[in-house]
Amino acid sequence: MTFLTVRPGDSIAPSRIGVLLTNLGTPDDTGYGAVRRYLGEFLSDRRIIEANPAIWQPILRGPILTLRPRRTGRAYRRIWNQERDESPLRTYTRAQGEALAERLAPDGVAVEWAMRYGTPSIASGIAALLQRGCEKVLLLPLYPQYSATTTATANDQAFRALMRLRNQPAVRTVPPFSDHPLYIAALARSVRETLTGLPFVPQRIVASFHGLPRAYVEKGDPYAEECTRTMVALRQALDMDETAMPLTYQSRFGPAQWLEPYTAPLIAGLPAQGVTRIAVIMPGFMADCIETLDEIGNEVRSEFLAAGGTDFALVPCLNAAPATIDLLEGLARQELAGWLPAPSA
Ligand SMILES: C=CC1=C(C)c2cc3[nH]c(cc4nc(cc5[nH]c(cc1n2)c(C)c5CCC(=O)O)C(CCC(=O)O)=C4C)c(C)c3C=C
Ligand SMILES: [Fe+2]
Ligand SMILES: [Fe+2]
Repeated sequence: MTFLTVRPGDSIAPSRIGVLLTNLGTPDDTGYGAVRRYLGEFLSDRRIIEANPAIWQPILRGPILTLRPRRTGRAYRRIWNQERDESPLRTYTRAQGEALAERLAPDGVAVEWAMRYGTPSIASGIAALLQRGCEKVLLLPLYPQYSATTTATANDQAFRALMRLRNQPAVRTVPPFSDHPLYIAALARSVRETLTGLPFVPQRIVASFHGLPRAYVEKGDPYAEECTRTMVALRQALDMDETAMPLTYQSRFGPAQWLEPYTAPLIAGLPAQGVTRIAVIMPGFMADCIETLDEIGNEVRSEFLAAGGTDFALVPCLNAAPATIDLLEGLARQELAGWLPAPSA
């Protein structure tokens, strides 16, 4: 094994604590090549696609990576942050990292952010923390609901980078926060703020989470339970029931059965039941991205309006709102207990 030469405390900075925010990832541009590279890395992760690589890789390298990058590239172009020339997911993850860094700077805590697929890589985030003198590192995957396909693979990637260090920092990981009071408070606030600004009163607030193959849940992935936990707490915070705020799953990929009910058909079926005014919240996404802005904000919206819906609103993801940074700071401080001095009473 070749070891990286970077070591904790390698710089002039004294021993420090570091926090690494990790999110999913995104292509570097919307062109065919960049999207193909990104999807190739993403869909080669065996936490994402569990099928035998001898069977999966020819399918991936054949039809999928030939056809899908064009369609996905078009979707990225519709939502691209032109000002920064990057995807919204990267813009918001950076904003979350910078805002959290400001909150933790008085305690001498360094913050970096990174992506599981694409750039900036998790290895580069860890290297940056080590160069800043961090001897203790907290990994904070930006997924409120645990899944092996998200939280675990982000942490795996960090540990892969740590495997290459002779002198490793001490490491902690943040547990899922699907019903953490600060998370539920941030979601409830975003719903209330959105509703206040709307020219109509929605008859339903449909909650849409990224889906997962049903087989993964049957094999023990706790993701579906985590989503339910979020919804129970959020409905309670907003005094709504399951009819007023149903739980649905979006972003199905491939022919297998995924978690149900599926978001798109449920929403397209609402006008036939007399429900023509809706808002959609996507609580599992900490930042707006192609799945929220395009799949829900464009595709599902058009289907709803074509089916007879009249009013459709998106509740923005938590992004870098002050309540979101309160949540990230709260999570970090909670998990840094014993590393950071206890707050004086
Ligand atoms: C088998 C495939 C997939 C699994 C399992 C999966 C799980 C999963 N993903 C997210 C969050 C995001 N996924 C995003 C994009 C995306 N996801 C898949 C496939 C699976 N996801 C694909 C092919 C894509 C790319 C877009 C496309 O081609 O349709 C994103 C957006 C990234 C961005 O830059 O905007 C997020 C976020 C979760 C939370 C999850 C498991 C619960
Ligand atoms: Fe996904
Ligand atoms: Fe999608």
